[in-house]
Amino acid sequence: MTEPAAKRVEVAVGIVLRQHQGQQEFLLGSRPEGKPYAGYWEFPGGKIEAGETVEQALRREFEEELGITIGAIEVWRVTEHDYEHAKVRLHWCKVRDWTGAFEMREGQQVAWQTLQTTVSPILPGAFPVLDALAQEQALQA
Ligand SMILES: Nc1nc2c([nH]c(=O)n2[C@@H]2O[C@H](COP(=O)(O)OP(=O)(O)OP(=O)(O)O)[C@@H](O)[C@H]2O)c(=O)[nH]1
Repeated sequence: MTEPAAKRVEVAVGIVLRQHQGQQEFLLGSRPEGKPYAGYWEFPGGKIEAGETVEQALRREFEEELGITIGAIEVWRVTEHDYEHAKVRLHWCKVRDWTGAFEMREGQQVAWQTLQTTVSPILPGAFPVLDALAQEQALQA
């Protein structure tokens, strides 16, 4: 007998971008204790709840996790990753505008990073988008 295929979990993820000292930086956060892959670094975001759009989910997650209100976003690309605990579909959104000051409401650490990341380990589901950001930056150079 075959197991029914696990339903893919839809996730909204934000690539928060800023220009700093002439370089583009993005924000990574550490996964809080009690979650699978606790301590791994990830882009902020979370699961899309029933009835939410990607943008609504991202806005809610950013308020819950980081205490900031995001402005317009650009839904950039979609990737999938299979973990032992879940199969996820990640909706990657670029976030360039927000209001409010960052508050780490889940006790997580955050760090602004360039493509030469200095934090580790990073959640494997984020690797394809780091590659995509690198490709984009190479094209712009
Ligand atoms: N936020 C985030 N999630 C990611 C990334 N890459 C990646 O594979 N994921 C996966 O997407 C899923 C996000 O779920 P989550 O557990 O962070 O979401 P949540 O905050 O809504 O959790 P909860 O409400 O269940 O506590 C996890 O399975 C996580 O492993 C990433 O860069 N950022």
